[in-house]
Amino acid sequence: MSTGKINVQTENIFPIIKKFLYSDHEIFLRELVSNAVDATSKLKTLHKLGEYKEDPGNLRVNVSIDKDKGTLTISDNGVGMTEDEVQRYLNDIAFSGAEEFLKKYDDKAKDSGIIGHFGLGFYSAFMVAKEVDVITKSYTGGDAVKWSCKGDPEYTLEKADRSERGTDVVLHLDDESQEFLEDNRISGILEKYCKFLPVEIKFGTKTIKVDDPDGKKDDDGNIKKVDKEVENIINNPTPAWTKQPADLTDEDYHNFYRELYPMSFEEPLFHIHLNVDYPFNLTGILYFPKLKNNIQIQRNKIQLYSNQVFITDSVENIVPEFLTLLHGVIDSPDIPLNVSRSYLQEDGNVKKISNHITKKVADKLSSMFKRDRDDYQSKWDDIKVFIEYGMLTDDKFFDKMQKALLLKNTEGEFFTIDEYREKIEEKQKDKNDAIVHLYATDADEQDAFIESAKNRGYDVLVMDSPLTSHFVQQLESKLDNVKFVRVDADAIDKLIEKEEQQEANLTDDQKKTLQEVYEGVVEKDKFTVQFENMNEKDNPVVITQPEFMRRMKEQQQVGGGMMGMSNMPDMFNLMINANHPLVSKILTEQDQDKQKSLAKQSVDLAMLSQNMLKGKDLTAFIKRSVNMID
Ligand SMILES: Nc1ncnc2c1ncn2[C@@H]1O[C@H](COP(=O)(O)OP(=O)(O)OP(=O)(O)O)[C@@H](O)[C@H]1O
Repeated sequence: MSTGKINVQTENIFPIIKKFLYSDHEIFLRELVSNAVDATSKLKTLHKLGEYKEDPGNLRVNVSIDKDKGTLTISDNGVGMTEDEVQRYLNDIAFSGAEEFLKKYDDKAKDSGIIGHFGLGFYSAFMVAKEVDVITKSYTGGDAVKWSCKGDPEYTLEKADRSERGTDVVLHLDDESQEFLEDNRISGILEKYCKFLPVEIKFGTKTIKVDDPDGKKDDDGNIKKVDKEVENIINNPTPAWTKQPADLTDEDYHNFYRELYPMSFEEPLFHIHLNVDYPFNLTGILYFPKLKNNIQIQRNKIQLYSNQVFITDSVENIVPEFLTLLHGVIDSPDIPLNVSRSYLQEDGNVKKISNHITKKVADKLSSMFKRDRDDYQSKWDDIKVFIEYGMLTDDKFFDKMQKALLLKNTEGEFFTIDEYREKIEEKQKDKNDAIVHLYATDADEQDAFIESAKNRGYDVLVMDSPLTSHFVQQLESKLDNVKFVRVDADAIDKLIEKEEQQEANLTDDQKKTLQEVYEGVVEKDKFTVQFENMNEKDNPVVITQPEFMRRMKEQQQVGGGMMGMSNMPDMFNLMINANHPLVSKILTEQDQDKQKSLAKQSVDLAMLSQNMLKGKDLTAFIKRSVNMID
């Protein structure tokens, strides 16, 4: 037996390791299982290259618990290590790796910003073990050796009894880490980090139901099912994203979605298979969920893997924010894992990867649009929020998606931007040559306005996503001569301003009289009374909210827009239809009470059509209406 002292510069590195990443102790298992998987992968490669001539057998990793001894063991039948290699890898390289890592991050030890906390490697075992034994035998032959270390810089190295190639890493768990002797705890960690590792990981056994081997039948004549104890393989070594798209059916993709998110009931709409090996390595499958109008849904987060090892499910700094609405996996060994999150976005590879994914997503959507427009349209309501979000926040995505962006009108017809322009150009051009796109955010609530727009021969779009106010602003700034105006933003004649605007045909005195009457029945600081020459078939009074004011307020509510606008009181225009017979009647009514009551009634009707009449006002309105009928 030989003993030695690990080449330590920071004498007390072990206590630091123990404290390090306290909340994330469980990652030691990921590190050790990954090392074991690497060792088996190396053997597979050596065998392929002809450097290891024997049959490698069934390569796998075994995780086992011995409660009596208080140990957790990670075993593999991979390459193993010679005595020299143990010296080199465990005492020098692994140690210096751990040391370097800690030096770099000690001051931010608790900074969970370091993604996945990769790089601590083998020495993370000391976060949970008071002693670690490594019993290993190299594939090259020679004696097996046992290395032991009690969590201080001293170690022992001796010959060991092991005839099979491979390595056992035995952790003697310390008092605070007894939880790792529980099957459920270990299953949970393996499930989280090792679910898709490329080599079979065995953890104990499980009971399954199989046909009775003696062929015994039950009362119905069916072969009886009996319990059978089988090995419990916790992972799927060949998850869908590692396969070629040509080898996968739609059902395979659906099944993989289930595998990723067993608790999710929704089916994804479609998927994108990512597969790049130059200039960076990236594989993965992204799924489009049904978003409807909700951007705050419980997100099935995108999972990030590095060579099939789970790293994290918060990928905000790796992909543009709008892409985090998608589900699925990204696997790339080229994403640096031991840098702090704030540096990630600056990393050249991360930038390239993020651009690539954005491009792929846009390409997929565009090709769906081109290939089967009907199908694309049928999915539109479920994906539009995603597309709007992307087009709002990412210029490249905007440019790529512009041709595949759809606008839907109140008739349920879909148009591209160009098609729609062509449709409305003639009738909806204003005096400044801007093409005015009229839209409704709620077709039911704004029905009266939609109707009067239609009566003018105008077309109205339905734009009901939570991002609408931001999005129309973006379209106005990106497209030439395009204006968006909500149908209830102004009197119908003013929505699209034409040259031949007429003044209301009321004298100034008449206007003054009516203004006083109306100001007497509404809150003066909330409503501005205006007179319009509308059609006599239009309503006598119409309430509108200026486009600019409403948009700013809405933008504030979803974030962005002008500061302080959401605190502004709501301001409305009270448009009096100068041509309506009821208005003339009010003007000439001599009985003041009656005049007031008629004015109030006409305002309430306008409020009602805007869904603004609530509570006591609504009750009063109903009573007044009943009295009028009587
Ligand atoms: N189960 C094992 N079988 C064979 N060699 C191993 C095993 N575990 C560790 N080693 C050797 O010890 C070295 C150091 O391991 P360590 O986990 O500290 O670092 P790493 O795996 O190289 O990198 P990382 O920090 O990303 O984990 C490995 O590179 C490998 O050569």
